[in-house]
Amino acid sequence: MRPIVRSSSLSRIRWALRNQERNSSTFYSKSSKLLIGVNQNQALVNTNTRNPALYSRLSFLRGLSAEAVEAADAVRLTVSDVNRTGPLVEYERRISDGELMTGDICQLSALRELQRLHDELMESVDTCRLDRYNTSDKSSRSRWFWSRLMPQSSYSPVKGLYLYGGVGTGKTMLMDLFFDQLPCSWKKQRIHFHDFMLTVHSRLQKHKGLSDPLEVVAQEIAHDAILLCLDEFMVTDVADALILNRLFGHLFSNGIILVATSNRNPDKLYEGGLQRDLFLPFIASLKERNMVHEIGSSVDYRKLTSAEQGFYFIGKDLSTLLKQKFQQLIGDNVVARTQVVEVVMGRTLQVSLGANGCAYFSFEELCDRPLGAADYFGLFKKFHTLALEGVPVFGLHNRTSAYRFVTLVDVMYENRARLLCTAEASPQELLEKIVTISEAKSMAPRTSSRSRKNDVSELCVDNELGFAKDRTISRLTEMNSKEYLEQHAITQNL
Ligand SMILES: Nc1ncnc2c1ncn2[C@@H]1O[C@H](COP(=O)(O)OP(=O)(O)OP(=O)(O)O)[C@@H](O)[C@H]1O
Repeated sequence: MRPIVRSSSLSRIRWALRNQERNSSTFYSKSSKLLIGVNQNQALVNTNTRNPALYSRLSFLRGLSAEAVEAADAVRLTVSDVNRTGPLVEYERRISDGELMTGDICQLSALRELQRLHDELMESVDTCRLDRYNTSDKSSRSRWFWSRLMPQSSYSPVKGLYLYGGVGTGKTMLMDLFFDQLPCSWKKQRIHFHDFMLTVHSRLQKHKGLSDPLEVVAQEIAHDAILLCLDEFMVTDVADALILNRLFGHLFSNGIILVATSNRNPDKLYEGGLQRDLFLPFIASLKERNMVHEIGSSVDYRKLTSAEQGFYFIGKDLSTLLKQKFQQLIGDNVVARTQVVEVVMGRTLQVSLGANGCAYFSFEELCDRPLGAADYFGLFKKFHTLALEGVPVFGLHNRTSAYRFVTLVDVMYENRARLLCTAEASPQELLEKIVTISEAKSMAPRTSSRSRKNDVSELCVDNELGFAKDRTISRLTEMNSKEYLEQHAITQNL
């Protein structure tokens, strides 16, 4: 292979490769540093440059480890390597632009799964009926062939991905990155699982009286989105548990491809829930239609962002302080008033103090009454900031409020809303007494009989809450971080 033009960037290699296609004899130079040569649609890249950014870039493009790239004298790149698009390349770009930290190996292996799915989807746009505007003969012909091949249903030939693992490990960030890299013209939707189920229930209501309303709802969903990205898949509600199998049966048979993130291994979904035996077939079909990948990392990236405890006030009787902060936020001369927020299915929620996108609630008003995710979603469609007074320590006596608080934090985080609150203790201490069954078992023998009696009587042993605990603590921490709060210009008022 002959030497080629001096080049110091990957875009130069891309340019050289493309032009070489047109005129194979054009490029060569004796002073090459990065590019050793281009020949027959391949570029040979010099890796003796001691350039870590280059190693990282090449490792992404070729799917090699950075060490393997560093150890080699040169790496061969093809036109398709340098033209590669998708989550891997975008992730690497964000790292080199300083938007992301260099992720751990587990993030990378999850990304490879997402890249694989990206590439498969790109190749199967027509068969999967992904492009909203593609009504060409070619696509209708391939649809016709496809329907001849599979006359009973139109299951997608591409399997989805169920990505699960610990809190703050970057699952949502990775899924969003994947989602954003796919064309806007595709039938794709990215939605929080809570929000998705609320839409399903409200559509079911609309089609009440039909022989199989779930089938119609599934068709409606598939009409809008073939690729369905669901963030934070979790099942805590018996009403959801009982319809999921039939709902997803219809969704999958309408060609829907699922990408989901979750804290739970699919086998542990709805663990200990009422009538779980009726839920088990759903787990089987989830595993059949999706690749399951565990992001086996324990790095909580939320904890790596710099924390600033500016809006989380610990102590009792801090109501005056919180009201002052709230007044500062809405503006000194503004009077907060009662407002009514519309929730789904004709329901409303009363906000006793609200102004300029900020709402004030006591903990009892918001988490000690029969409210749920729908009410919270309605609230944060209208308000970007919540001042919440008096969050208590949770235990057996207020388990239901704990469930609502966990949901509230999830919905706030999903809506990037801001929280000012007064609480009895730090996020960690608030949820300390909530444990999973296995945590409770491992605690018992270590405690002395006297202290065990005290501790155990206060412990709230609840698997769903126990698993949600880490997520809530991690999110409350991030919601108080400088980075999170800086998203809100209004924060500067405080
Ligand atoms: N490599 C990274 N560099 C910088 N920030 C990151 C990186 N990975 C994740 N983060 C940030 O860490 C925070 C937590 O990430 P994310 O919400 O994606 O985690 P998660 O696994 O979905 O958490 P949970 O299970 O609680 O929903 C986000 O603010 C995200 O932008």
